[in-house]
Amino acid sequence: MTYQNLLAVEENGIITLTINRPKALNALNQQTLKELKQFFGQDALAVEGLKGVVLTGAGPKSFVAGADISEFTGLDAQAGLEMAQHGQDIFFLIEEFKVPVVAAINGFALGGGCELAMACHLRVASEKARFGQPEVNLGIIPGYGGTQRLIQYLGKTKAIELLMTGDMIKAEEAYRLGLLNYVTPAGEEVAKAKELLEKIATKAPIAIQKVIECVNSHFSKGGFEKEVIEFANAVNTEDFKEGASAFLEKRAPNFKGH
Ligand SMILES: C/C=C/C(=O)SCCNC(=O)CCNC(=O)[C@H](O)C(C)(C)COP(=O)(O)OP(=O)(O)OC[C@H]1O[C@@H](n2cnc3c(N)ncnc32)[C@H](O)[C@@H]1OP(=O)(O)O
Repeated sequence: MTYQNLLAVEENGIITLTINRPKALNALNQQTLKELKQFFGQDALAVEGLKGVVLTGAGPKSFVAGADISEFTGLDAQAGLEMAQHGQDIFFLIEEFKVPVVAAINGFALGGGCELAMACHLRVASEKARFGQPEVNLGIIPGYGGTQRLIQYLGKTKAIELLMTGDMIKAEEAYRLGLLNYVTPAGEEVAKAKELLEKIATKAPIAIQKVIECVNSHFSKGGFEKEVIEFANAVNTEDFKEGASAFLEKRAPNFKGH
């Protein structure tokens, strides 16, 4: 398994998959999404005796800092629709993957990064990790399932606050709110994720697969479809152009409400 932006290392039936664009804080560009699709939709399924996947980010600072904002230039409503649908489809591949996927969150998990972590079955974070859905700072909303999965984990009260303020929260608070399974000292998150996978691997594989299917089937997909449409509508605003430009120009945005 050779990729441009992913590193896949298999050891004792567990693949550690590292998103490897540390200079851009591992932001999800189209190439990285394509490779995630290739991995979860094809390559990993061909690995015999696979116990599970640990998903992490390269470097000391970031898990994934969201979708790659440098690819937002010139995005229109149709492209926004396709972008959100494509990302959601890939994240469903992860959520519906037949063996457990554990996010080992080593730093920033923002926007699409928080959404990626939430699509995994379990989440272990370093005490240094930070979480948030800051899309409103860019004039858009989450498009990779964030408006739905944040409610699933946190409940409506805190989810809607984080979605509307774009605030970042620390790992300890994310744990307290129910977003995380474990918080570890920095640098120990991958080992803890592997320990969890080893424990689950002692159980019956078919039973684990059925647990994944049944837990997923508890939740409706209706809100995800609405999110794709409203992401595209938000992309179609002047405020989005202003928000994305402001980030790239390293200045505060001046939103006008149209
Ligand atoms: C459907 C999904 C939608 C989305 O996901 S929208 C995106 C949501 N995510 C965000 O809005 C987060 C954007 N990033 C940030 O706010 C900040 O970064 C951090 C708070 C994560 C870190 O700040 P600091 O420590 O000051 O680092 P730095 O200088 O801002 O970032 C280092 C380099 O990484 C690039 N970068 C960071 N995040 C992204 C991104 N999401 N897309 C593209 N590039 C990104 C920067 O631009 C910069 O690059 P250079 O060194 O060349 O100036």
